[in-house]
Amino acid sequence: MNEIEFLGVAKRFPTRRNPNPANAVSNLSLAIRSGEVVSIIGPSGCGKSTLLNMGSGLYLPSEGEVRVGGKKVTGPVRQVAFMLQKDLLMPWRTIRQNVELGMEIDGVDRARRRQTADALLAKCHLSGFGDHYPYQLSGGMRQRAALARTLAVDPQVLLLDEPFSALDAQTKMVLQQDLAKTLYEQKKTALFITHDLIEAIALSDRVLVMSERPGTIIEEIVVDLPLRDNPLERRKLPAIGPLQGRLMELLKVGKQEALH
Ligand SMILES: Nc1ncnc2c1ncn2[C@@H]1O[C@H](COP(=O)(O)OP(=O)(O)OP(=O)(O)O)[C@@H](O)[C@H]1O
Repeated sequence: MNEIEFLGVAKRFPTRRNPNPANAVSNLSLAIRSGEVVSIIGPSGCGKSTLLNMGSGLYLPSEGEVRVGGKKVTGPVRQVAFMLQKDLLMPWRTIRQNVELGMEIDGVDRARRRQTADALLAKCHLSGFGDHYPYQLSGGMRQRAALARTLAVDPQVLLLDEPFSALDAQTKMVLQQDLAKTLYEQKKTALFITHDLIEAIALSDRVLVMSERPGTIIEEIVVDLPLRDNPLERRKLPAIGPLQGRLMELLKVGKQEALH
């Protein structure tokens, strides 16, 4: 079953001064099956975040439609959760209270909220930090807490917009490992934006390449490699090199046209 679908989607941002602007995203179709992890890479400004915003229902497409679980998206979708580069933790709430936020909004009772939050904090290697405030944690730990908060509402689809790009290389690899294991074990569907080509290959079943604005998908690379639940080991496979080379070619890395 397709968990999330974009059908002939276009997006533009009209203003009063410019009611007919050019498309930011154009003629984009994409279907992600249940349990699949798909990465999107593309030049800056090609519309990747716009695409995720349409997936969550925060933006509605100007043309075409988005479906989640087979249903047309007409506004924010409960089964879809977002995780961004900024952790967006509320500084006045403890880590546990941050993780509980979505469940609180959903009316989950206090005892169950606490149980779920503590189990997720343990899973994200944050046991013992539930009563700390965000400022008391490192950047990597805050991103772990943000991941726990994203998972707490048990979403069907995770939309991840460069969630690790602000972290140092080693912290990033450890967090990728935790995320990959969780996605695999819980059979979550995920759409992942990154500028890091190896990250895309290490974490995904497919990597989609977008063109420059107006963004559309120009290539699909199937990552036909084992170990999707273990990116630390997948990174070591010799087949990673040629896949990265292919993505570099498609993105024209090092070519004059790619320099803005
Ligand atoms: N709310 C908005 N109003 C007007 N224009 C917007 C809005 N959101 C995005 N855009 C425009 O749409 C285009 C695509 O932006 P978007 O942020 O989706 O690109 P991106 O591929 O995620 O970029 P980056 O890789 O730099 O994060 C840009 O030209 C941007 O200015």
